[in-house]
Amino acid sequence: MPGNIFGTLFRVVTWGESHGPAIGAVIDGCPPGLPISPEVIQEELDRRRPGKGGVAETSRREPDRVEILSGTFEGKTTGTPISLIIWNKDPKPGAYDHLRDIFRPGHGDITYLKKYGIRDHRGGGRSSGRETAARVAAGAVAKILLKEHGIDVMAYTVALGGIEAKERDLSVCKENPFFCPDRDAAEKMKERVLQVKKDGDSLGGIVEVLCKGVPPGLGDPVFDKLDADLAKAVMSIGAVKGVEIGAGFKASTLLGSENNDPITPQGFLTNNAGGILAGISNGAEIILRAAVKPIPSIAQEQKTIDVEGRSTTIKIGGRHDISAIPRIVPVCEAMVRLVLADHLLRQMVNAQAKR
Ligand SMILES: Cc1cc2nc3c(=O)[nH]c(=O)nc-3n(C[C@H](O)[C@H](O)[C@H](O)COP(=O)(O)O)c2cc1C
Ligand SMILES: C=C(O[C@@H]1CC(C(=O)O)=C[C@@H](OP(=O)(O)O)[C@H]1O)C(=O)O
Repeated sequence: MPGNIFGTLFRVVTWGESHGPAIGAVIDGCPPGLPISPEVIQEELDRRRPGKGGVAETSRREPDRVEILSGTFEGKTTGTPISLIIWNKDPKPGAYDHLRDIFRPGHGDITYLKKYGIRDHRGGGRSSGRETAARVAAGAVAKILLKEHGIDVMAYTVALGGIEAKERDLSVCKENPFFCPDRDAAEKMKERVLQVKKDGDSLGGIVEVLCKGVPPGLGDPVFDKLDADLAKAVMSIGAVKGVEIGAGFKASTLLGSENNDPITPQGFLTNNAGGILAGISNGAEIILRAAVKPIPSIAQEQKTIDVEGRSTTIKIGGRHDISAIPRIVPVCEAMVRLVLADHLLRQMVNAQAKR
């Protein structure tokens, strides 16, 4: 059945449920000879893993230690499928017993059951944000490939709970709990999260992804347009409800004379296109933003129904994030890297065929 394989040449499958024994990813199509170790993958996973005590974050404590089961030899990729496993260490499925027959508003409970007729209700099962750990592990492998080609991808928080970052000082991201490039905004974000936490509610926000060193020529003019593939990849992350590239929605309000990026022998004078023109990278920085919805599992009373369709109410306790931000930041990076790795390999095949 379609829907589970991501990519065409750099292909990824993730597997596992939030409260099952483990989760993981299989990557097929990674070129041989790339330097790889559990430590480089771990670095990425540590940025996403839950239970580090962040203000907006779930108290579920997962070490998220990755093991490489295949596809490498003496510290290098072999060109064969790379299998990565992360054991679930702190699932506590009992916390979901009372939710077995009730649908949480905003989560995937109701649609999953309608589709499959069977549902692992524990922790959201396959629809859990936990699945994104496997994406981050796979994205770390793509990062190694992209690094060899001088491509660098970085994501950061530009809004949380309606508070917007005015600055883009990327050097301050690591100093604050939200990975935000604006110190003052980060302070306000913290206050907002603490207030909303007290109210038993949750928050959404916006993540920006900046890609440097992407050569011109990645993507296709129709269908597998680079912007289309990036949008799909980022939108495939749970809780992402919108993606814009470059000027994005604002482009609809601009005049053509304002929106066009003038071309000079030295390059483009502006970057409203966000690094992609007619589906193909133009050599400028690729800039993408993802709108993240508030976490659905909240402590306030909400109307819902049970599996028999009877009206009831629900108040959700347990260990939930107040916002998917900031843990979703490395996930956005990973998904963008997977798309760029795939299109880079496609362009390399294309270049060979042209000779
Ligand atoms: C990193 C991350 C952490 C999340 N944490 C939670 C959580 O603690 N509780 C919750 O109910 N949803 C959480 N979510 C959101 C759900 O996974 C998401 O609402 C669900 O997948 C449905 O999203 P959709 O409507 O965008 O497809 C998280 C999502 C991500 C990406
Ligand atoms: C486990 C992770 O996040 C989980 C994502 C999640 C959800 O519904 O998406 C709900 C919570 O699960 P639980 O109730 O089992 O603690 C989060 O902790 C993770 O990101 O690794």
